Amino acid sequence: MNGLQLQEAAVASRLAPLSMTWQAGQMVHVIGPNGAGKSTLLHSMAGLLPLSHGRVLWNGTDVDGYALSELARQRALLLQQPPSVFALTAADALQFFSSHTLPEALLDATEIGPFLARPLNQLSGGEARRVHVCRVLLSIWPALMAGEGLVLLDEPTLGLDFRHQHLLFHLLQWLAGKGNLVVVSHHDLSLCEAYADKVLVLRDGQVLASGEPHDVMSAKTLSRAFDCDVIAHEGVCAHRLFQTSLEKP
Ligand SMILES: Nc1ncnc2c1ncn2[C@@H]1O[C@H](COP(=O)(O)OP(=O)(O)OP(=O)(O)O)[C@@H](O)[C@H]1O
Repeated sequence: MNGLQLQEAAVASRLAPLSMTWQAGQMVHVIGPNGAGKSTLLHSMAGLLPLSHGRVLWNGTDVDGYALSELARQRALLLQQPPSVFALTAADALQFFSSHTLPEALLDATEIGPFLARPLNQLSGGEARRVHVCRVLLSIWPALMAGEGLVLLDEPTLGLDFRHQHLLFHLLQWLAGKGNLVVVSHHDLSLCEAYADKVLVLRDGQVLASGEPHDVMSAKTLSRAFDCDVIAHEGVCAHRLFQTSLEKP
């Protein structure tokens, strides 16, 4: 099977045994309150955090059975706290981590062109975040264009304004349409409704709900997940993109 399979995958005291299958070619959104286990799950799927129990399989093979160089070719991981890259310019930071040429689609979606020549540590939080998102996607770009990539992004929208959230998620949707599997954690329910193929809701290291957005995104489930009174109502200030240069998936 092409995709990711979790078989009773657990991380002691942080993530209860979790079984799930996600086919390649879709975008999965992982949501849940602080401390729910979203980062733990993404790190485990990346092979960065050892499981205490169970298995994570990527295209039928245990993630920890892959050569690191092979994983590096196929798997992109954005950490919630990206590595410090001192005073490198944004352009040099991209080259520091990848030898691939920056493609138009990535440049258009992140709009980092205007500050490529500036030191990364002098950019705003959202600008720097866009460079880091670009960096991790660039690192596996050939695999993404071949539809062989596994994209794991932990809160890529941190600090991003509406426009850049939409540009990013539109790009991720396009990449999923090419056959890649995209798993992304965040805290914005409207992004789930607009872009998710599947939604996983975690709470206290356990799965609260999982499946299609229209099944999972109920006020009842979300109220339980976040201990808040979630109310679905019309007339909220929804936001979407005017246009994008990316072709439709
Ligand atoms: N390095 C660590 N060692 C031990 N426990 C940890 C470690 N990192 C996180 N935890 C704990 O594991 C649980 C899950 O944390 P995790 O970072 O996966 O949550 P999260 O859903 O990503 O939260 P957030 O929305 O705040 O980013 C939390 O209880 C957290 O305190």
